[in-house]
This record gives sequence, structure tokens and C-alpha cells, in this order.
Amino acid sequence: MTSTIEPAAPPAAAVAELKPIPDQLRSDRGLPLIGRVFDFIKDPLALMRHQWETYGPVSPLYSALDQGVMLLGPDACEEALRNKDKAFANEPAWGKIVGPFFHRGLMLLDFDEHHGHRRIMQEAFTRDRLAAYTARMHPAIEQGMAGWATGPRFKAYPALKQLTLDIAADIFMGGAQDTSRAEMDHVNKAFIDCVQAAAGIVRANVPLTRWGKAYRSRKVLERFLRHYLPAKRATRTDDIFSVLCHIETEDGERFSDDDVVNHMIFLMMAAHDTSTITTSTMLQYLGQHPEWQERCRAEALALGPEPTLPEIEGLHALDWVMKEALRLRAPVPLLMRRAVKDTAIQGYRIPAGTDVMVGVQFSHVMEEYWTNPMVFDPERFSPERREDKSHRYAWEPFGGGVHKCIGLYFAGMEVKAIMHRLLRNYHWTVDPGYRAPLDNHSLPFPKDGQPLHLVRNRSTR
Ligand code: HEM
Repeated sequence: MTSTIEPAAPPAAAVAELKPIPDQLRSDRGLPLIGRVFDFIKDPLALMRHQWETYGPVSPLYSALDQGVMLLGPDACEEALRNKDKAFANEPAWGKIVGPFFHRGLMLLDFDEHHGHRRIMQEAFTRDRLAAYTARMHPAIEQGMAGWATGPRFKAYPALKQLTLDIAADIFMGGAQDTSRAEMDHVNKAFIDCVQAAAGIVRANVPLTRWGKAYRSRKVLERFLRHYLPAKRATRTDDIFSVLCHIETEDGERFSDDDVVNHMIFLMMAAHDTSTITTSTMLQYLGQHPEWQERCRAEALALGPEPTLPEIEGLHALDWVMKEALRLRAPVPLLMRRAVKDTAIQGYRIPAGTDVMVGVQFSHVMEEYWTNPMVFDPERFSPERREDKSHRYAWEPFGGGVHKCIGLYFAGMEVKAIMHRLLRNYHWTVDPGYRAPLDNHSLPFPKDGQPLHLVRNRSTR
């Protein structure tokens, strides 16, 4: 399968009517070479707000290394993500950031080739498979949480990160029997190195840099997966690794060994940090809003210890809390694209070769679409209010268009299954004045580990 990039040719009259991208103010050029990278790392939302207020939905964001625009507001984001004229490609944009480490993951494929791979991968996320993953997930969660120490300075983020990795080792790998705990920690570190490389300034295989580390880490991940590949090809089990080895479309399309390894590395990365961030954000807000914690706990206690997929889907208050957490802290706040032919967004001409940053996080806090957008208010997702319906792209933590997250139902199930057990076994508090100090080098995570006071419930229920 190969990708096709269609030749561009908007009609001449239409091109003449388009506005040029606004000129970048001198004061917005940022540092030589890297432009506004540090402003983004410091406070992505502040940068997005500045761009919106200064320039509107299509704003210039140039440096000596990149010629780019930032798209803000749900209309502009929708236009880019729906990508009607196939003008935007993922690989040349995401590839510059995570490419060598998440090489040929689904998100880095484009057009026909992407379509072909996505059709095969969809078979791994059918409802029946999700139900099987759910059943398998409960023991993994119980085991992963068993060793948690309680107390006033419990660091939620690293504990959840370890938990989601343990879950991944089971649900994705089917258990990594030949791998010791120390080796698994090495693999976890390899994932982190690959993800953290996204914000590397030196984008080459140079020792001691983020990219240098990530090049070595990718090899660790490849060795780890290739070791298990023959066994996975030989036997059908219900973990994602085995499923990827065996799935095929109606017309018999299957993944090669290389495809399986590439997709596994990307899938584990895509599932790991995003779910950890979502769960830790929920823990923070539930710790600061005990009334919501109690409401969610009552729902969790009304079910047994190992709820089925439909039962998890019936946890409504918890679902609204999850959506609110994804709104307030989108794990992927910015989506990357490159224009591969001349096109237009919101009436602005976007020339071929432009890097496009789709600022989904900003849509989540626009007063035009949300009441008191900075306030934690899960009920805004209730059937009576449905503020997320104010615009089709007002709430877009999973993206949109053909690259929309293929794991969104899996993610919802995993996050709610973890929270269900947490609510039954523990209660916790977080200082109401706490604001998570986020590290925005790659995906936003709390760099203080997100401390909270965790207490085990008297009877483990
Ligand atoms: C809360 C958790 C998650 C969030 C917020 C999230 C977010 C996203 C977003 C925004 C995209 C679109 C990227 C783009 O358009 O450039 C995406 C794509 C993707 N996600 Fe997720 N994700 C989550 C969990 C997962 C999980 C659990 C899996 C797998 C089990 C997964 C697998 C993928 C894959 C394979 C893609 C690429 C899809 C494609 O290009 O066709 N994600 N995700």
C-alpha cells in the first residue's frame, strides 16, 4: 500500500479571494531559531489565547526552523481535521516531532495507506473485543493497585503511570512472562524517552540529548516486541499483540511482522500517557470536589467489583467527570499537520509546505461554547445541558476526521475501570488551591507527581 498525495489546484478566482496569513508581529518572533517553543512549554493555553486575541483563528507561528500557523476555535480545527480536499498530511508534521521513534504508527500514515491500515486495525477494537479486554483488565488493575502505599503525600501520577504500564503489559502484551520487573522498568523508561523526545531541540541522534536517548529506546522496544512475536503469531490469545498478529479484513488484508511491531509501539505509547494523564486529572478534581467523589463512589459501589463493559458505560457521573477532565486538560492539546498542497482555512490561504498546529485545547475553554469554562462542572455534559453539543468540535480531545482516536472507547473503558476500583477501595483529598504544575515538553503531566492524601476505605469493597 502506498500513499497518494493528490495534486493541488484550487480555482484561480477562489485563490485570489483568499486572505494571506496575518503577518507575525516582531514582538511575537520569540527566540532565534526556535521561536515560541519555550512560551508553549511554559503555558500552552496562554500562548493560544494570545494568538487568538492578536490574530484570530489562523495565526502565524514562525521560527527559523519552522514556518507554521496555529489554528484556533472549533471552526478552524474542524476544517483542518475533516481535511476535505486531502491537503493536510500527518507524517511530515508529526514525523518531525515523534517520527523516528513512532515510525509507521497508524497516526503517522497518510491517505490510502492510512486507510488500509486503519481498516485492519479497526478489527482489534470491535465491541466484542472491547468486552473481552474489559474482563481481562479487572485482575490487572487489582494486582497493579495492590502495592499502593497510602498516606498524605501519595504521588498519584507515577503510581498511575506504573499501573497503566502494568495493565498494558497484560492487555497489550498478554503478559511479558520472560521479562523481569527490572526489565519492564527499563521498557517503561524507553517509552518515556520516546515520548519526551517530542520536545527535543536537537533533532538528531546526538548522545545525551532527548533525541539521542529516544533512538536507543526505540531499539529497546523493538527488541522487546520481536522477542515475543513468534509466540504471538503461533497462538491466538485475546491480548492486542496477538490480535494484531491475526486480524484480517474481509478481503484478507493482514499486518506484516514489521507492521505489528510498529503499530504495537505506537499503540502502547498512544494508550499509556493519555490514559494516565486523564486518570490523574480526574483524581485531582475529585480530590478537590468531595461531593463529586461521593457521587461517583455511590455509582461504583452499586456495581460489583468486576463490572462488564455495558455496566461501565452506565457510570454516568463518572463519565461526565472524565469528559470534564479531558476538557480541562486535553492529553493531546495540539495536533500537528503539514499542508501538502495549497489550500484554505477560514478564508486564509495556506500554502503547500506550511506546518499547521491544530489547537484543540483552546476550543475547550472558549466562552462562546462553555459556561464558566475554567470551572470544574461535570454536569455540563449531562443530557439536560450537553454544552459539548454547542459546536461539533467544541470538545475534541480525541481529534476528528479520519485520524480520530481509534482507541477512544478503549480509553473510556480503561479509565473508568481504574476509577471504579479506586473509588471502591480508597478515598482521597487534594488541597482545593492546588494547581498542577504541568510539564508541557510533550504531553502535559504534573511534574510534582501530583500529591494527594490517599486513604484506604475501611472495608475493601
Ligand atoms: C484518554 C485517552 C486518549 C486520548 C485523549 C487520545 C487522543 C488522541 C488524539 C487526539 C488522536 C488524534 C491525533 C491526530 O489526529 O493527529 C489520537 C489518535 C490515535 N489514538 Fe488515541 N487517545 C487516547 C487513548 C488511546 C488509546 C487507549 C489507544 C489505543 C488503545 C489510542 C490509539 C490511537 C491511535 C492508534 C491513533 C491514531 C489514529 C489514526 O491516525 O487513524 N489512543 N488519539
